[in-house]
Amino acid sequence: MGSNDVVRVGIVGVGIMGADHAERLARRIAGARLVAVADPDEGRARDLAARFEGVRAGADALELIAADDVDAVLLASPGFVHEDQVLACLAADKPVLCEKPLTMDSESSLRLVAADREAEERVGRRLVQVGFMRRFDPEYAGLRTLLESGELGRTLLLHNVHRNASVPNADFRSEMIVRDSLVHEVDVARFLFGEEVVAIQVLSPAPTSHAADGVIDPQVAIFTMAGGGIVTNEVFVNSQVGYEVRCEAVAERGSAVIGRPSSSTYTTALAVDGLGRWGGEVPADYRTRFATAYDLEVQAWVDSVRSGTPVGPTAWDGYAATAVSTAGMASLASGERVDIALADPQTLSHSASSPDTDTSENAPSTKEQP
Ligand SMILES: NC(=O)C1=CN([C@@H]2O[C@H](COP(=O)(O)OP(=O)(O)OC[C@H]3O[C@@H](n4cnc5c(N)ncnc54)[C@H](O)[C@@H]3O)[C@@H](O)[C@H]2O)C=CC1
Ligand SMILES: O=C1[C@@H](O)[C@H](O)[C@@H](O)[C@H](O)[C@H]1O
Repeated sequence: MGSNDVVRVGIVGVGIMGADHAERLARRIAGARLVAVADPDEGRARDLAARFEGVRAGADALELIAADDVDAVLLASPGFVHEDQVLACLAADKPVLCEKPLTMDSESSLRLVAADREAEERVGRRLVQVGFMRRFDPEYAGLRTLLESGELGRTLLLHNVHRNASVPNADFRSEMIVRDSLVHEVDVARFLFGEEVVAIQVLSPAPTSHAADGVIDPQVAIFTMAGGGIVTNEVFVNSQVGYEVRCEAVAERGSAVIGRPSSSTYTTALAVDGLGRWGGEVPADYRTRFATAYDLEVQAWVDSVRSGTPVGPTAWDGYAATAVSTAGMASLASGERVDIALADPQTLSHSASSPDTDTSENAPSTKEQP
């Protein structure tokens, strides 16, 4: 693919995120053309394709991935099918932007790290980018630049809040809060500290009455970073209010917060009860809050496909995050702190050694990220 060629993209999975990515690829991303969508719910795929010109729809993901007129694949299917679909992309030597989580557990994610490495040896570039879009969010990117500048001194703590108004259905069990929601905070912690998470403890406060029966919501997770820093995380997926994602970094000479309503959104309003109210709007969900981040993420991916220089979160980042989620699910069950031992990136075998020796890819591959 030359740097002037238009990237022909296929989307696999056209639920909430697949449809959102289709809109951006078809209307806002330069240098790309959406050519095909696939979903076992073929009617849904057809309805989406009909919104654009020249996009075909099918039910078979593997057929789309193998198609000659598809240069690159955006996977927005559920996490439990990511492993097979990413492997199919790698077998076809096609770049793939895989939505988070990379896979459902650390073993399968590690297999993808190895497969991407083999692909790199074959085609000269890694092919997998993982959809941790917060790295592309201007606020998170700005916070990282501030922390890296050293202006505030060494980073000591992060405090994260992650709330969804509600989750789609009763299938969203307690484990999903760790694997699908908290996984973003895992990536944020690695991104902002530039270190691995070495231990996790997940606490189970009394659940809200709005959670499905037996679901532990909210949850509070505590990460220990390789250098001893601590990250506290509240994840609450039935808050009833809206999408709230905040992060405060505490460093030796100051602190910085992102995700607060800015003063430009300050408004007053007369409410139905006749009383004045103040405040900005709380976004309904991630598609609003992170719209710019998704645009920048997908544009960077398309640019990287054209230039041949990969960017963004790697398969290793996906694996490292999944390893923390896997430990987090064990902690959720036991209430105990669980240590995390990442594989040795040199041999790709599990090692008991601490992953904090950052002389290699073992360190979070965040330094060169946007
Ligand atoms: N980066 C972010 O902020 C977000 C990422 N996600 C991730 O995006 C992915 C999709 O999530 P949603 O769109 O919310 O799910 P969804 O449930 O709305 O849509 C999933 C779609 O995949 C289809 N599907 C099921 N099996 C499939 C298969 N074998 N091959 C292809 N398609 C298949 C379903 O029919 C459905 O249309 C997940 O990995 C999720 O974690 C979801 C929400 C936000
Ligand atoms: O990735 C996401 C969803 O899968 C997850 O379910 C939500 O809790 C997150 O806020 C969203 O960003």
